[in-house]
Amino acid sequence: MLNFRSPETTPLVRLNNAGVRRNGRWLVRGVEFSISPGEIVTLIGPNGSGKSTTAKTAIGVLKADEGYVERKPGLKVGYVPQKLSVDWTLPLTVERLMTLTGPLKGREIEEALSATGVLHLAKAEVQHLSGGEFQRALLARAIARKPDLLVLDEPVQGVDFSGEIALYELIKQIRNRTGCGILLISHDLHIVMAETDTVVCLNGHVCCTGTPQAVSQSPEYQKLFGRRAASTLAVYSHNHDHTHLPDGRVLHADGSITEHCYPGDGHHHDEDDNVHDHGDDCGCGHHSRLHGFELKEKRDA
Ligand SMILES: Nc1ncnc2c1ncn2[C@@H]1O[C@H](COP(=O)(O)OP(=O)(O)OP(=O)(O)O)[C@@H](O)[C@H]1O
Repeated sequence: MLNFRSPETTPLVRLNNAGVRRNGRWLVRGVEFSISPGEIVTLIGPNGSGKSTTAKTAIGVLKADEGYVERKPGLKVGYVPQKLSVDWTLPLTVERLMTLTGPLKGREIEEALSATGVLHLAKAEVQHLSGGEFQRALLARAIARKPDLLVLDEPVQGVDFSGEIALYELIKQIRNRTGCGILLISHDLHIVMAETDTVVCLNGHVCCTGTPQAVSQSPEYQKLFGRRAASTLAVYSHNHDHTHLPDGRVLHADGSITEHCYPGDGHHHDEDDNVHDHGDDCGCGHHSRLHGFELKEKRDA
């Protein structure tokens, strides 16, 4: 595995007291954090707290009206926005989606689709894809040009719980393989992927920042989310001896592929707290596990 985040690593992006103002209102203000190669930074915060605005400012889609943003010279960014402006009434294949915003060689398209497990859908119509397949196609598009920094705005939207785990696993693999930095916007206030190095909790400003564990225990986080913070800031953990392929089949540790996983398969075998039943999608009624950081009970006073 690559040696991520050595102390001398120069950040890919650093926001210094950055603020964005529109129509006389500060959308975000005083935002400070950086992303280094191989680092995963997750932005969390309530709706309208400025997560997308911050991500766009980080990559230069929006300009900071206050403070400044430093970027590594020649920084290549792969961006999966929260919303895509595509006319869904027009036919659009996955292959074509890949080249909408710029040319790619056939080999590059193939490599990217294969890396995200949707090569078999290259000729499929985008509007017929499932939520998980669509997110994988968008991810393929973002990694095709081999970015230094991958920015994923709610990459698990429209994806069921087992699909979320698979997508987070894929994001981790991309980071491990390429060493790119990742800025992730979490759709869920209380769940971040296990490999997150730094959580930045926004509420128009940086409410608190640090490791998932530090943020979950911070009084600011608990104050911001009140009663809901009394539950947990959970971290995805993934332990398994088989992999669910995008086409629904199951790849086992011995290399065999079956239609369903076996009842005794061990990818959800821990009997921890915070066990979430994610249904019977894979045919064996197994469980996925969220590894929770316990927060002290804190009711709204
Ligand atoms: N171009 C703009 N002009 C004016 N206001 C804007 C603009 N873009 C965003 N906003 C406002 O800025 C605030 C932050 O929006 P942003 O999309 O960054 O929040 P978010 O945390 O990503 O929200 P969500 O979780 O709902 O996606 C919101 O109140 C939004 O209405």
